[in-house]
Amino acid sequence: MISSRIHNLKPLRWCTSGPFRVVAGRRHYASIPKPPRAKLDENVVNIVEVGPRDGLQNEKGAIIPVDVKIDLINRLVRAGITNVEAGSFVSPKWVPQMAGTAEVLKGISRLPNVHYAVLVPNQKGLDDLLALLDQNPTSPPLTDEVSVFTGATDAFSKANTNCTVAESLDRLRPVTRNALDSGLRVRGYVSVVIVCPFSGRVDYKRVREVAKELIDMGCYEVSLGDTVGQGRPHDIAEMLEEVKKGIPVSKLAFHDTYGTGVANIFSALEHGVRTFDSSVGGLGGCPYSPGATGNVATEDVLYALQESKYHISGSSFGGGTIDLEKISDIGWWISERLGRENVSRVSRAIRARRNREDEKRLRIMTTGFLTQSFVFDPRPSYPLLSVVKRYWKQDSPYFDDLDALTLFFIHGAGFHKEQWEPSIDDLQSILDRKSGTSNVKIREIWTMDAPNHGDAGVLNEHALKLGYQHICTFSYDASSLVAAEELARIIHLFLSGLGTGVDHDFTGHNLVGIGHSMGAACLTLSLGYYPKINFVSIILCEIIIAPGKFMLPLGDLLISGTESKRDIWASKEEAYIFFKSKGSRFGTIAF
Ligand SMILES: CC(C)(COP(=O)([O-])OP(=O)([O-])OC[C@H]1O[C@@H](n2cnc3c(N)ncnc32)[C@H](O)[C@@H]1OP(=O)([O-])[O-])[C@@H](O)C(=O)NCCC(=O)NCCSC(=O)C[C@@](C)(O)CC(=O)[O-]
Repeated sequence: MISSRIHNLKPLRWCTSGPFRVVAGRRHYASIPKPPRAKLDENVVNIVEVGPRDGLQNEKGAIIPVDVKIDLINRLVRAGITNVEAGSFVSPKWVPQMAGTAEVLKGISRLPNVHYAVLVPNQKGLDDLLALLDQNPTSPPLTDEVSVFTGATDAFSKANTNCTVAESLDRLRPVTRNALDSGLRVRGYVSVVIVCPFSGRVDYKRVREVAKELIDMGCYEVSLGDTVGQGRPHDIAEMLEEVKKGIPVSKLAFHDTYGTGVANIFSALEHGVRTFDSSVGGLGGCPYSPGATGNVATEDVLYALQESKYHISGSSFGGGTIDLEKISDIGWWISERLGRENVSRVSRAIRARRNREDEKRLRIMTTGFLTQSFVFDPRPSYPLLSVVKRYWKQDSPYFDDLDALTLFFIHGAGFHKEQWEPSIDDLQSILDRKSGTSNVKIREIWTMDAPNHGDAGVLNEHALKLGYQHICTFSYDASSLVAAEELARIIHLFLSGLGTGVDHDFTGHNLVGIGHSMGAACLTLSLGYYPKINFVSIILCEIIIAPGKFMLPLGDLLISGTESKRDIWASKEEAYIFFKSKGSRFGTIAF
């Protein structure tokens, strides 16, 4: 049975080193932990994310800035990736996109237990890396792993590294030895294991021999690359049957030119392979194989293995695995950043699903409001901008109706103007249901962002950092009043028709102000400024809005506190006396 033979495959061992020490004048950079002695879970699958190296090296056009590469790697690691190819120490004349790998290594936010591998094609590449490590003795080290590479055919090897396979192996032997002596772990690559773009079908015996050479040199594992992406599951099976006669197969890399990348991975899983190279968004290609698309997309691999007997290993950032949704976001981000197509089928499906969900959310606005957002600029009366949004119905019979109401909503601390959309929707649905029996007529609705919330927070980001950090927040001390005055001022300026950006005159509107929490306090305070805003009514909401989990410990207490508060008085005068007796400025201003 295939499975019993597969499970007899011996897992490859790392080349380990002891703690940091100096050997023959050269430092050991990595204090590489020994692999756990516990029995390996045969269903754990490892992903090596090769997008930042194998993916980006093939990008045509402008050189990708170092900070984009750093950002890409940091994002990937924060999605749970624990093995990432960070770059190459190659000649920029040969692979221009890999220029700046030293800066990339220095710039990434290195996390423990993550391997940031770099490719070295020759001794010069390794020397450059070792010099960098010498100059930057960090903990954890800038990297603890290098990759060396060759091909299964002379034609490919000559095109890629200007030498035959045998010559390249001769070149890599001392490189690998030196890297191991310096405490780095070394991984090997064999390219074109199925089809060579120059010499056609590949002899799998040759793949076995070359892979064995790399293992004998000291590589802890060898990645077998279907570089051209023409392999099919049965090709992979045949190749593996041959290769594993000589070495334990541990790792495979697939390109996805014919769309068989994921199927090939399943074929390899059947043969006991548990580590796969993949690339976010399917980044990559093969310069020597016209039409070859990139690596198999990480998203596609993650999706295919979800809910299977296999478990993808990842860091705590991905919840112990690799977070597919985050990887998909990164795939879109980098594809859009590079102006390239995102070739991950799964990412496209995820985007389509999200679009459907968004549409559904929008359709919840069944009440059919048109909306428009405006940047409200109150300068010079007030230094920060706000963003306001208008909701109206195209066919509303109430535009010129003097009895109709204009609702003005202002949100609480930590929210934004869109907080109100479900409430607006519910309100309109109720009115629609009561059509003919309700005398409530809505002319239009406005919502507003506090200057440090929502869209306005983005617009004011710079100014906020220069000294407005503490505005429009909620606290229980006197500073909350000062903070609230800020929002009160901008509400007042907007509704008074001051400032620019919104060509709308609220004079003659029957304004109803609705404020939640901090917004309720600010709305109340806005009544204290001149000229007076003539609200026909204000509605102050103190309801708690929070996710259920958060509500558990405090929810009942807060709700019962709110419910027990007095909110009805026989007259305005009585209410005024009540608030004055409590020393409440919020309350007294309202009257
Ligand atoms: C290997 C060489 C250098 C031989 O190329 P060569 O021309 O025979 O080498 P050379 O020793 O005569 O050097 C030529 C020039 O390059 C410089 N040089 C030499 N080495 C370096 C270095 N490390 N870093 C920086 N500079 C270097 C060297 O100093 C010299 O500079 P010059 O005197 O002309 O100013 C060349 O062929 C080369 O760099 N090839 C790049 C191959 C490469 O990176 N390919 C992509 C990675 S492999 C891959 O993607 C496949 C894989 C791994 O993903 C698996 C799969 O999917 O198939």
